[in-house]
Amino acid sequence: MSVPVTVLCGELGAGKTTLLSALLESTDREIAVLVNDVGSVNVDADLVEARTDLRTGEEVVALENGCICCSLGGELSRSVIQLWKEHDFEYLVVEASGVGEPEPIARQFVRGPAGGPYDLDAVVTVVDARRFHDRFAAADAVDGATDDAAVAGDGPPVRPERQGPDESGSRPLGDLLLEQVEFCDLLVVNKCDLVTDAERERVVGILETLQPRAEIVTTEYGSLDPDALLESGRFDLEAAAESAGWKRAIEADADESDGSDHDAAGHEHDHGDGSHESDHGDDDHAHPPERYGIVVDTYHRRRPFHPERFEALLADLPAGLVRAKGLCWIAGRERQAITMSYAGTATTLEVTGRWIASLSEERQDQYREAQDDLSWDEEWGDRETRLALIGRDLSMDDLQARLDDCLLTDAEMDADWSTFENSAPTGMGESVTVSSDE
Ligand SMILES: Nc1nc2c(ncn2[C@@H]2O[C@H](COP(=O)(O)OP(=O)(O)OP(=O)(O)O)[C@@H](O)[C@H]2O)c(=O)[nH]1
Repeated sequence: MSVPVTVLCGELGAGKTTLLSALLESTDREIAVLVNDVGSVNVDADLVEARTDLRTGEEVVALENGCICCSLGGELSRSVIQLWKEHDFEYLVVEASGVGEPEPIARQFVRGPAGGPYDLDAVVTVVDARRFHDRFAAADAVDGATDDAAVAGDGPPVRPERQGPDESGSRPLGDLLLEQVEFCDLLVVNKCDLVTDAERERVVGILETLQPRAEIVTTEYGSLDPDALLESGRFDLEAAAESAGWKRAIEADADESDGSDHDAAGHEHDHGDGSHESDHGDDDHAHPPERYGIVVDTYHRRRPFHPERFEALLADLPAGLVRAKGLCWIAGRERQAITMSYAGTATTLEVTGRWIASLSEERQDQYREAQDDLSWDEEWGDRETRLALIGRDLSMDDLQARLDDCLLTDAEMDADWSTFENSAPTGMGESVTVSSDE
């Protein structure tokens, strides 16, 4: 019988080890732990060991050589398979490094060699309530406004600070943190002793929007009923991969517009009151919990951004924006489909594919036949910008208008786009980060 596994993620210092120690103390079950710490000193393994009867080298295994996701194919699978062969235990918990992406780890247990002896039960992300609030929910903290009188607070323009491309491939921490939130089954909001009730509720509200599928629990010092963490049977790879709030918003928008209702500039929405008005009628999770002033919107245009104006906007995004993600079309990058990802303080632009319209006619036909719902413009093909925007106490109208100001004007549409100053990435996988952090 395969051994159930829980993967524990969360940013550095969120409280993963504390949660794990509390779990080991509160259950009689034989749990093996795989700890991955950043750097060579496995403080976490020592700590877990000190709190339990398990000994490092036996049931507590420490991956010493860096990050789990960097050594996925090899060390992680080898370690867990060896563990399974040599020891008798009922359950495995993998504490992932604070800088790891959960999806590749989860895939190892579903599709990789570790999928044989193991059965992935849940991916749990621990969130530091205090830090999450300050980073994503405290747009109002700037001017000391009270909980309910939040102000979006457009700060002074900040010069773009580019951080990439980065040889190590590392991305802004906020981006990784939100990926951990967006790909999980259970969100543990820890350190609730460090936030007020109103702040905690706000954090939960934003998390619900970012990740509508996950269950959310709030804790102090990781104190949680072991049953909430073990054998919940929650994990579903496909559902987890599709569950992010931004993905749902984009899909709902694509279903709604279905390529038919935009003009040349693609203005297909009326955002009269700044909210996303939709008549989907189902339990479409793109809709935010209204009580926290959270708004979810989409931005869809079939006209490219001017690279310099777009970059200037990225360096000066409104404080109330929590998350933005999706594909964008930047003039001068006619082949590159560029994914924009904003998480709290910085935006990464990464080439994640090619526009089908930049391929040979023959290949275009093949792709179009295979994807009959692909929205296609006679002149520009599939090139378009389609972003999900998630914010709090934010005027989506203003943001949409500012994005529109970045689109090429009619005169610029006729200009030579290669003459524009352009720092957008060019090669597949290459990325550029623009910081709006002071
Ligand atoms: N105030 C407060 N502190 C906490 C809480 N949970 C954990 N801590 C403290 O936060 C610090 C970090 O906790 P860890 O459990 O080591 O965090 P971690 O996520 O394992 O950290 P990394 O291994 O660095 O990724 C420790 O000093 C804990 O004692 C909590 O609920 N409230």
